[in-house]
Order: sequence, then structure tokens, then C-alpha cells
Amino acid sequence: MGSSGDAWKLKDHPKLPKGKTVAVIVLDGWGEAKPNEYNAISVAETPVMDSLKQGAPEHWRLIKAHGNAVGLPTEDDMGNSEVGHNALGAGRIFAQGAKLVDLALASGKIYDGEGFKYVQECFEKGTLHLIGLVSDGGVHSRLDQLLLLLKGAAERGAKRIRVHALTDGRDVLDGSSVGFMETLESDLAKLREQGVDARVASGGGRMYVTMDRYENDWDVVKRGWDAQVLGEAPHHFKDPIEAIKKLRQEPNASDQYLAPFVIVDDNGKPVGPILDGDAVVTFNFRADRMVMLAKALEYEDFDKFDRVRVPKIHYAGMLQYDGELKLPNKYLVSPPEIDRTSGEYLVRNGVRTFACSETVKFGHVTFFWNGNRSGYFDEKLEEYVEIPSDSGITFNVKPKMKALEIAERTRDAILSHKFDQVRLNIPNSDMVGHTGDIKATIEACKAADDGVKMILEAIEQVGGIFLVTADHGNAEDMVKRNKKGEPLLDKNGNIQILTSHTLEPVPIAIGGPGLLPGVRFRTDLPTGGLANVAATFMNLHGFEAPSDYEPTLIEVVDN
Ligand SMILES: O=C(O)[C@H](O)COP(=O)(O)O
Ligand SMILES: [Mn+2]
Ligand SMILES: [Mn+2]
Repeated sequence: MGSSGDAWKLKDHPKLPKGKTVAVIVLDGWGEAKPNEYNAISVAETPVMDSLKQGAPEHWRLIKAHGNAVGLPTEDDMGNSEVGHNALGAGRIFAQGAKLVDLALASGKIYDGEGFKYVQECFEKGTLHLIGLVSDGGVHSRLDQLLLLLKGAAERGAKRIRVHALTDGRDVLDGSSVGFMETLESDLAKLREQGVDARVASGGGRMYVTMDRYENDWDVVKRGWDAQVLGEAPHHFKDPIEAIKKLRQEPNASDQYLAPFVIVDDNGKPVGPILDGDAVVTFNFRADRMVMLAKALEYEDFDKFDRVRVPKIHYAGMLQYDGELKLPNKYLVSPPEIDRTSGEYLVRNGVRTFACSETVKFGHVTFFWNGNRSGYFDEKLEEYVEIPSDSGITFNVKPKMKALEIAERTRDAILSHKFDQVRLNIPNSDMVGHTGDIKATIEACKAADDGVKMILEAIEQVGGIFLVTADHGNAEDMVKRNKKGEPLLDKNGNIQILTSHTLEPVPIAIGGPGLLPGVRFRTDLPTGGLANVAATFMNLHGFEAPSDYEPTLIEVVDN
């Protein structure tokens, strides 16, 4: 699409008027499932969301939020915030990082690109370090991709390899880190048999070590830096499997929050600090939780923490994590090119836009929504508000999070009449759902519902329209189930808590005094998904969506 104004011009909708304030509300991790005791949403008091459901099928329906509907490799892939908000904002389905990396590994093209060649330059004299999340969650990374990359790098000359492993327990079951580490260790042993000096060098739980996002808590990245780069951590082990098993026995330990450790040799010396002349690859494909580390590894000017020693390395990301910042500069696989997002179209058609969430989800309704692009399209027409999140706590301690503050700021934005679209993410059901604390998640869902109430009331006051949906499931199922759908028990007879997202569909509801009486959900799109939402709210703004967008979910019938 060219840069001329005309190319961006959206056609008027034949029946729907312009000028209504439209609130687009995303409840993070709010899926739809049968009511039962492990469905925190059904147990929680959620009168507002319950009343919206009564508008089915005209004003409430379910849409797909996982697998192919959001550009993931298979129908067994649960949805996540990145792909969910990308689809919501872009109105089309793009092959996502997980899939692009699969393809590049399968074809071998990953090794032909500039990124791999750059790291390969260090193989002769230096060490190749691989830093990332070791699990099969498929949200940020995948262990099978790491194993292929290890093999491929060894075949292409890497003689000394060190893996800096982050344990998961958030996109996969808590405790599964031991099994993933065993699989990794067995592949590293095979490489050692072939004469490659390949080992795990450090580790730690993803939420405590390295994988913070949106600059909520730089200490998390610093803990990782100390272990990975400096070779310093409070715990020293000779064997990574033993490290995980031992550290999991500490009080309140979990895979997500495992303490940082380094692996040492017989003399107690760390086996893999990152040194001048080494190569580093961060093997997560998803951006949000890698950007901070990428900045620490790449930026000369950096004041977020004292790096102590900044090694001269050749660094590449699995993908480029931020296209606008060109971060990192070198990468192994090109990211999806998510262009012509709804946010950009609407702004270029004069729609004044407000976006808001708290820090932990702020980039979801800005960066992910806008196709992994940071910043404004037009500062004069947009305002993005970040409410600072609490840091250094697990959110089951404060399940209300900042739902109220997000709702208040958004309410004020609506009542100010300064905006045509207000969009927001209410994080509670997701962030608290990930802790696996069912009681706290029930409170979290109530808080999210209270937030929706406040926004719907403001929309009522200004005669506007609301659209409420979610990016993927989480809180509606908090237990691991067998194929028959029955809760699974662990060896002690306790239920296995599910901290991850789910494969469930999510609700979408529309309403408000500004919605014309003839507007209703179409019945001919039973498999509609998140990518159909952008055309829907473009219509609610009085525009037709671009012709290559996934079709709108609504129609207007004459009453
Ligand atoms: O990064 C996380 O917190 C989880 O892996 C996925 O959650 P999100 O996709 O909802 O952010
Ligand atoms: Mn999410
Ligand atoms: Mn989540």
C-alpha cells in the first residue's frame, strides 16, 4: 500500500453512522467453558459479563482464539496475548513466530540468513550461547526448535555451546521443568559424544530471571545477566537436573520463580559466562519478554542496571523483536510483517484513539495491537496510558491488580469526549490465572467484571457503543484434564493445577445506546475468530473494513 492519503481512506459503511464513541475492551485470559468448580469465571460473581451473555446470539457469541485462527502451527496450540492481540488489531491472520521458525528450520533457510552467518563467525574461536525458555509451551519458544538449532549449529561448526535455560511452569505444568531439562541434557550428551563441548551453563525461573516485560522490573533481567554473562548466581551446581530438583525443594519454589543458578566445574568455576568473542542467540520467538534482555545485550548506552562487564559479542535474536527499534539488529528468522493494522487505518481516517492498560499488559493494546510496532501513528490523534503495575509480587497476592485504575482512566477518556475509540486490556483473569491460585483467580475475575461495569456505564452516558472480548482462555479452566475432560490427579492424589492458557473460545459482546437496533451478529460465520473483530469495530466506527480483512461479525437488518 502506498503512502498517499487515498490509499488509507476507508469507505463509509452503507448503514452505520460515524461519530459514536466505541469502547473495545479486552479481558485477558477470559475464555468460555462449562461451569464447574475449576472454572474461576463461572464461580466468580460476574454480573456484567453474565448479563451480556443473555444477549446471545444477536449480541453475544463465541469466537476462536487458538491454533490456526491466530496463525499458530496447529490446532493443539493454545492462544496467547501476542498472537491474540496481533489478530485483534490487524484483522487478518499472519503466520506467527512459532510457525515461521518451524518453516525456517525445516527448510534449512535459518542457516542461510545473515543472522546465522553473523553468529557463525564466532564458532571458530568463541562459544555459542543460547538463552531462552526451555519448554514445549509454544508461546515464547519451543524445546524441539532449540534441539534442532543446537544440532544445526554443531553441524555448521559450533564447537563449544552453552545453554542458559529458563524454566517455565506458566505455559506448561509446574514441575515439568525437570523433564524438559532431562530431554535437553540427553541431546547435549549426544553432541558431546560427537566431540562438541555442549552444556547447560545457567538457569532460573522465567518470571524471576530474565523474562520481565515492558520494563516492569529490571531486577529480573539483572539476575539473568549476572548468571548468564557474569557467571554469578546465589546457587552453584554441577548438574542442571540436580539444580532444578534441589531448588524446587526450597519454600514456595516453583518453575516460574526458580532461583538463579550457575553450573560450575570440579574447581567451582562457572562453565559458561559470556565472554568477548562469543556468539549469543536468544531463542525465544516471542518479543515482549525478550526485548529487555536484547537491549542489555545490544545497546551501548544502557543505564537500567550496572552490567559490570559488557562482552563484545555477535548477538542475534531468533526473530527481530521490535521492528521499529530494529532490535536486535541481527536475527535468524524474519518476523511476520504485520502491516496496515486497524489502529493505523482508523487514525489515518481521523479516529481519535485512546489505549490503556497497566504495565504488564500495556504493550498488548499498543505494541502487539499495532503489529509489533512501538509508538504512535499520529501523536495528535492518539493517547496511550500506562498504569504502573506492582512489581516484585505474584499477582495472587493482589488479584484486583490495577483493574479499577485502568477502568477509571478509560472512563475519564470516554467522558472527556476527546476520543472516538478507547481500547483497553484488563489483565486480571490472565495474570492471576497464571499463578494457579484458584481462590485468587475468582477474585480477579470479579475485579475484571467491575472494571467492565464502569466502562459500560460511561458508554451509556455518552450514547456510545461497546465491544467486549478476550484474547484467549485461561481462568475458565484451572485444572489439567484427561482426554475425557476429567481432572487429573498427581501421584499424591491432588489435582494438577493448570497455570497456562487453554484452547477454549472467547466471548464477544456488543451493545450500548449508540448501537443501531438492527445490528446483530451474523449467523453465517460460525468459525469466526479474533481476526474478525477488527472489521467489526471498524463498522461500529461507521467504516467498511479493507477488502482483505477477515469479514465482519455483524450485519445490519432493517427493523
Ligand atoms: O508471558 C506470559 O505471561 C505467558 O507466557 C503468556 O501470557 P500472555 O500471552 O497472556 O501474555
Ligand atoms: Mn493474554
Ligand atoms: Mn497469559
